[in-house]
Amino acid sequence: MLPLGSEIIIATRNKGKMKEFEPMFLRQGIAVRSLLDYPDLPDIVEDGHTFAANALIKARAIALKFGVPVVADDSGLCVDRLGGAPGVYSARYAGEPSDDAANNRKLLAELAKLEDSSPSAEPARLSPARFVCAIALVDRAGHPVAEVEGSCDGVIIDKPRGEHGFGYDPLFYIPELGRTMAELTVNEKNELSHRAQALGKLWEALSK
Ligand SMILES: O=c1nc[nH]c2c1ncn2[C@H]1C[C@H](O)[C@@H](COP(=O)(O)OP(=O)(O)OP(=O)(O)O)O1
Ligand SMILES: [Mg+2]
Repeated sequence: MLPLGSEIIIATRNKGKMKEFEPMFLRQGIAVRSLLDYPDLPDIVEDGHTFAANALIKARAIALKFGVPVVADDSGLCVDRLGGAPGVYSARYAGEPSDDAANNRKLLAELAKLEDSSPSAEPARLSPARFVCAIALVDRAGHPVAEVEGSCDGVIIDKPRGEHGFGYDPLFYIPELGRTMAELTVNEKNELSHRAQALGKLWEALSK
């Protein structure tokens, strides 16, 4: 049994993340709530310089508010050819409020700009990229219990494909599967995603 108790909050307002987290926590016998259950809470300022720092900021803020253990996920897309961008700015790449479709358009526009400026570069649709997910678990006092990170490699294609998932999933193609993240069901995504990798490491850390 994991040392989490029955009351745990995931410090996210992202419905896509929750759709993935819920079954993975339920499989461990843990029912979770999220910030979607508390619509009146003010936004948390995510001003860390790393995914790990932002995950801890979100987890701590909510633990201090509710006095229960909290898990937070800070994640994003890192594209080699863009120097790791959008990285920790993934959610607000095209400005605020966060807009998945606008972020995807901006990603393609930035890659197209690169292609124009160096015609010898490989086509943008083959840009190697990585999804990264940092997860922080803090106790009811906001102290870190575990901090883990997972990643998943793919390439960016030039047209969105698929209807599942969220965020950059329609542009994130996994050559080994011949599909984008958005062409995977939630269960399939949960077998290999950065989020699933990070959560696997969390279970491992907690079982020691
Ligand atoms: O599996 C993923 N599939 C596609 N896109 C993804 C994924 N994982 C993160 N992403 C993108 C979406 C968002 O642009 C940013 C996360 O930003 P991030 O601040 O961690 O989440 P968020 O603001 O949407 O919700 P919250 O902070 O309430 O958890 O990276
Ligand atoms: Mg956020």
